Amino acid sequence: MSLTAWIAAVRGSFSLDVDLDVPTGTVLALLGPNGSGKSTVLGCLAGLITPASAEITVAGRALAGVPPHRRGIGLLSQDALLFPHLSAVDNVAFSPRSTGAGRRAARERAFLWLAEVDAVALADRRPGQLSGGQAQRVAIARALAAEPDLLLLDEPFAALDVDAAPAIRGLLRRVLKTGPTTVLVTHDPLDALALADHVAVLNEGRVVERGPTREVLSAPRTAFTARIAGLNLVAGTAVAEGLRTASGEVVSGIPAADVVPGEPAVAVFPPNAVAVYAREGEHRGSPRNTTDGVVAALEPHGPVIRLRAEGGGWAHGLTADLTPAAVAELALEPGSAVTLSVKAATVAIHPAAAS
Ligand SMILES: Nc1ncnc2c1ncn2[C@@H]1O[C@H](COP(=O)(O)OP(=O)(O)OP(=O)(O)O)[C@@H](O)[C@H]1O
Repeated sequence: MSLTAWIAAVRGSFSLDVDLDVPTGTVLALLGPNGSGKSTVLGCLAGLITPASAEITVAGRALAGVPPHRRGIGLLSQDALLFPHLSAVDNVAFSPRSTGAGRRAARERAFLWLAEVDAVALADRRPGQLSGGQAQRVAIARALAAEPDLLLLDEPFAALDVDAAPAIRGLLRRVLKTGPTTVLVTHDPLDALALADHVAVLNEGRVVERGPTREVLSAPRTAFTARIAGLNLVAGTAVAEGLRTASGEVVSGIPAADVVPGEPAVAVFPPNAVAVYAREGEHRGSPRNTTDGVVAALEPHGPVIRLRAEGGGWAHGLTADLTPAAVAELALEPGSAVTLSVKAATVAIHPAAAS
């Protein structure tokens, strides 16, 4: 049930050219910013968008010219899109019914899938009587009850509130372990980390980086992927203790096994590993990995405030996560002079992509 696809599509002035290879039973996350072409890829796979040219094979079957309902593809989007006039169990039973199962067998199968998503208690409710998270559970059961060869997930948590999303993410994680070959579209690297074996990063209709999820997100080889992954990335030349930036500062870290001194390298660390001090304030932490900068922006980022710095050295573009209390205590605002510090133990040094 593997997927191999090469898709070329044009939408207005936008052009897409991607190839994907998803081994049987694995999950590929398509990660990219708004407008990078993620939905276009899904639409072409599902048969809802006609590509300019494509070769798509699922489980050895070429899908060119096959109408959407004959593709053996299940689609789960942000909104559950349940039939409003049917109960939850009838919504789920609709899938086996439409592939020829009898009424009774279809209901039995529907109950099995509702049990799988912890939603048996909701069986008799209509979609209007379900919360967003409950509706999404039923929609997952409906998508899986069709026993698709390929499952497409289009930002499945985007419409859920922050309390409901983790439970649905956990549920999908569980069912996808033994589930069908899946392509997950998301702009959130956490979704990819939680669910996907592999990730392909899309930018402007092209795959700019791909590989095993953790490898790509923890060791992004391009600044673009680092930004998508929400990680800090400082480029330089590998030295024994880390790397040396173009302006001569040394960033200490833990080098990966394949780092070669003298070769291009990147230092990667998450925003929550960066400590921020008012410039004249007292320094704590490792004195080696500190750099002076200026606050460029402070933006809410979930429960924390993400600070973006600018400056001459490697402070430029760094992000740091702070609690609102810390921002208040340090009286930070755009333009504040700060010292940023990151412990060497939290900095991973990787070879840089050849470019
Ligand atoms: N019907 C259309 N006609 C013309 N251009 C379109 C059409 N639909 C999408 N596009 C363009 O195609 C490009 C890719 O869009 P697509 O929806 O695939 O991106 P995406 O990565 O899924 O974005 P998002 O994360 O915002 O959903 C965008 O530049 C968009 O403006």
